[in-house]
Amino acid sequence: METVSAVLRFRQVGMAYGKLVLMNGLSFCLKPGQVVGLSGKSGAGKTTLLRLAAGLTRPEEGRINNFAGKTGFVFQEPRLLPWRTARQNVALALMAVGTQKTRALKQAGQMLECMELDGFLDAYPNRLSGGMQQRVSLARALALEPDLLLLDEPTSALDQGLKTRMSEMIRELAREKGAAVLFSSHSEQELKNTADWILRFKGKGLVEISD
Ligand SMILES: Nc1ncnc2c1ncn2[C@@H]1O[C@H](COP(=O)(O)OP(=O)(O)OP(=O)(O)O)[C@@H](O)[C@H]1O
Repeated sequence: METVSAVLRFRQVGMAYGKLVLMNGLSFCLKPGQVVGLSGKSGAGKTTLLRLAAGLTRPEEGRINNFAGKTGFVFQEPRLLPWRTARQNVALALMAVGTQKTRALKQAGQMLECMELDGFLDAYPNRLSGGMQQRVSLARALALEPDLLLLDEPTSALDQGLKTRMSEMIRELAREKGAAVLFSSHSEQELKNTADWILRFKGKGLVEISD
């Protein structure tokens, strides 16, 4: 029998779309509290890897084990419900996992305040900038305290100050709650500052693991 200390495990995973090979024989293991970055050109396969980890896409070859009790996914586009306020968007996610309404609304407010959205709790998404919507989407995922957090370019629309703050929050979640985090970014500085190690998409199916 195997002891499971991993949150996510890829074993010899292969994935291609027609002739476009994104990964080939990719194996890695993500443990609780680890933060791992995904780097590579646009179209290299970062989103595909996150979708595979979440079980939204099936691998063509190999095996993927997701041992997380709760997996959170922050998509590249915020995907907020337009007819709900920022606070309601976060609270609904909490209510979906059984939190009582008054408590969910309170927690949602606190989470949004952490994201420096104090003045916008009751704003609808169409009144929020792209960066603000991205932060609501992050707040929604973080509020659920996932064991595995999958983030697709979570800071792409944020200014430098907020990028640094988000990076700190991600590290905090990993350190204090033991969450494992997989995030993609086009910023080498952000990858180096935030990640314990990095999966680098080099093209033609090659994915290197580096510090
Ligand atoms: N369902 C699909 N069918 C066919 N091709 C796909 C599908 N999903 C993704 N692709 C292709 O796979 C490649 C990798 O896409 P992916 O979204 O994983 O890249 P990415 O590294 O996240 O890019 P970006 O940095 O621009 O977000 C792209 O060339 C894309 O066109």
